[in-house]
Amino acid sequence: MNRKDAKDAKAEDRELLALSPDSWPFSLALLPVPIYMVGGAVRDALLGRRREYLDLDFIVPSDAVQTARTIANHYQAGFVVLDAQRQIARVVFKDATADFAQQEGDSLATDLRRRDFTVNAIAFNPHTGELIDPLQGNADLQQGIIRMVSPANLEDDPLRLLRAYRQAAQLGFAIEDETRSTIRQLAPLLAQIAAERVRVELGYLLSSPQGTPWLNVAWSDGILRSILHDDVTATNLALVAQIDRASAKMAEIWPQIGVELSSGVPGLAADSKRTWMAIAKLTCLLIPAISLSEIDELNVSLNYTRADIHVENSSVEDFLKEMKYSVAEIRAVNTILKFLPQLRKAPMSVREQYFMFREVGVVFPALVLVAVAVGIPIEGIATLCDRYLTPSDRVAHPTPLVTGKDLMQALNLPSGPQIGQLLTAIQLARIEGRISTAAEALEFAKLHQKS
Ligand SMILES: Nc1ccn([C@@H]2O[C@H](COP(=O)(O)OP(=O)(O)OP(=O)(O)O)[C@@H](O)[C@H]2O)c(=O)n1
Repeated sequence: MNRKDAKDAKAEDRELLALSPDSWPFSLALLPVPIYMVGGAVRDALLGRRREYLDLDFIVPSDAVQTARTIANHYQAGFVVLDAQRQIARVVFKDATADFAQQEGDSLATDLRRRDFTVNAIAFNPHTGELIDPLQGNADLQQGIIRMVSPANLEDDPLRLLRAYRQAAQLGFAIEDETRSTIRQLAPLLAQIAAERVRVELGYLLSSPQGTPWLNVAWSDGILRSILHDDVTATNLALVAQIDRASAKMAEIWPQIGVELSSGVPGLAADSKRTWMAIAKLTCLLIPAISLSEIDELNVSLNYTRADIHVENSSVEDFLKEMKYSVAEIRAVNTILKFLPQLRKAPMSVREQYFMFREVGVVFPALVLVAVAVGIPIEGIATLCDRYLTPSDRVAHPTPLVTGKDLMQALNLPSGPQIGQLLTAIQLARIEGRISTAAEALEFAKLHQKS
């Protein structure tokens, strides 16, 4: 394939492109000899699996940073040194990245033997087209098996314990028996891993329905206990599974809510895994102190009407902060936990709905999703969903009849908290049908101010 054809290739063809140097956004002639492509791009290309993004990983025996710099300069592409000590640098193209790392140890084989799983330890020589596979990773790939390279490698970087479940979920693979029993034994080591790294892997498991069964396996293997301590129970896991069912149901009834649930939390757009759906699942994983004893058959009849959802927000918030979740994500989880009991207590007055929408804002789809997952019937939230989806609805999307400036002028008031209070009172009077024009609003404000 020549470069032009490659440029025209659709995203579906990306897996093939990874093993076709002609299609890379840089010339093979600029690469040193030897150089090897490794990791996920090789694995996925051999599987014929589509990657969301063309990200290539290379290893070279020496001068990795210099290699990256040369390519970046040549194409005027972005250049970042990711780790000066370990000699790792990234070249950033418009729709692809290429990482260049110094080979670990004194040979390619040594480097591959230091990796996590056999399926990730296959190298591709772009100059010769040869695959180097000393650990028979390709055989495991064809059988759909995640197999550790060695127990010592898992111990060296215990994040790999969690990566096994994430990759099994993503690839639709099984974890080989000996690997799984080693992971179970080493599970406590995960507690040593930096929270951000754990959060990323956990995020993958929370971001799609394929992750849910593996989250359960990780829980029963003691993996989640090392990350989330002892607080997560079988009920939490059952709730996460309920989210998958509830979101499919809701997307059918309200497609727009389905779209919003799959979209990223604002401010974190670059990370496609941090969706509202993932937030809803995270919340379900963390909902504490539900009256478990009252629930007989978790998977069959998850019905919380008899149980009080008693929410201890502070411990959840501490955990989220520890895991370095963003302010927006922490706020979202807190908001869901705050309003869940109110939704259960339905019907809500119009006034309560107004204050709820005002505080919940864009978190609304995740809130109602969790509500349905914990057993609140769809009919119980239908009015709220319809309001949310109707831009002209005054309760969910109030537009001001008058501005603060109007009030200050008409009532001769200074700026201050009183203006905000008057504006809220006007909105409430409007949604309750007591006023409907700007003149009535100002009249109402005058009377309200005196009372
Ligand atoms: N804790 C880790 C992280 C990464 N790797 C190795 O580094 C490669 C690249 O890692 P990364 O980009 O994080 O993941 P990928 O395997 O590429 O998978 P994906 O792109 O699907 O995340 C992996 O394939 C694996 O060989 C490892 O051995 N141990």
